Amino acid sequence: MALDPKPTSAARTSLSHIMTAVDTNLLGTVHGGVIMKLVDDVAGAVAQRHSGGPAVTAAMDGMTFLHPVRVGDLVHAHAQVNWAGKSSMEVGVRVLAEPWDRAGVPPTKVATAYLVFVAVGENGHPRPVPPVAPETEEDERRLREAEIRRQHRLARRDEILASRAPKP
Ligand SMILES: CCCCCCCCCCCCCCCC(=O)SCCNC(=O)CCNC(=O)[C@H](O)C(C)(C)COP(=O)(O)OP(=O)(O)OC[C@H]1O[C@@H](n2cnc3c(N)ncnc32)[C@H](O)[C@@H]1OP(=O)(O)O
Repeated sequence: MALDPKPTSAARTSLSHIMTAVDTNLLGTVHGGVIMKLVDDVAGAVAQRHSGGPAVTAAMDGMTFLHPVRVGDLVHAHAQVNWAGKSSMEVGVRVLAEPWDRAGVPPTKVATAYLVFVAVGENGHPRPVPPVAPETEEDERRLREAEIRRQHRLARRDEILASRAPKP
């Protein structure tokens, strides 16, 4: 039986973290892996909320770092389901940074990412997810663009598998 669509806003959520010295790389800026963990956590929460149960990260692509993040930055990761298929979901994440101790400074967009999560049952196998019901023009645009990324992911995988097939 088909699941009822869920509005984008039902699962949309955010996570925030103040960056400290333990988050830095050898250059003194915040390690990309720290941002990626925040992104995976918030996207995982969104995928679980949308699908109503456990969901695992299947792929993380389009992770773009736009500006360095520094100690003392209050970093916010905002995420929503852009697209949902049979058992997989694309979650889009925007990462913004602002000084932790000063109000009124406009946040800077420091990173963006797209992740594919697959909802799994108790046996670890994929289980069905509800379709996503976009609510705004922005949601509609994200849905269209996620479908394009999905086609490219599948085409890339098929092309790579075909290139491995034994030549006649
Ligand atoms: C101090 C404050 C702390 C705060 C703290 C907060 C925490 C707040 C919550 C945390 C939340 C964390 C969340 C972390 C989540 C993990 O860290 S999970 C750990 C890392 N991931 C894994 O271990 C997954 C390992 N992989 C697998 O188990 C299997 O490959 C999968 C993903 C279940 C897929 O199984 P499969 O049998 O290959 O599935 P298959 O039928 O081929 O495909 C199923 C669907 O997935 C799609 N798919 C599969 N692979 C791919 C791929 N590579 N690319 C695109 N699509 C794919 C297929 O197209 C298909 O789509 P649908 O047409 O069904 O929509």
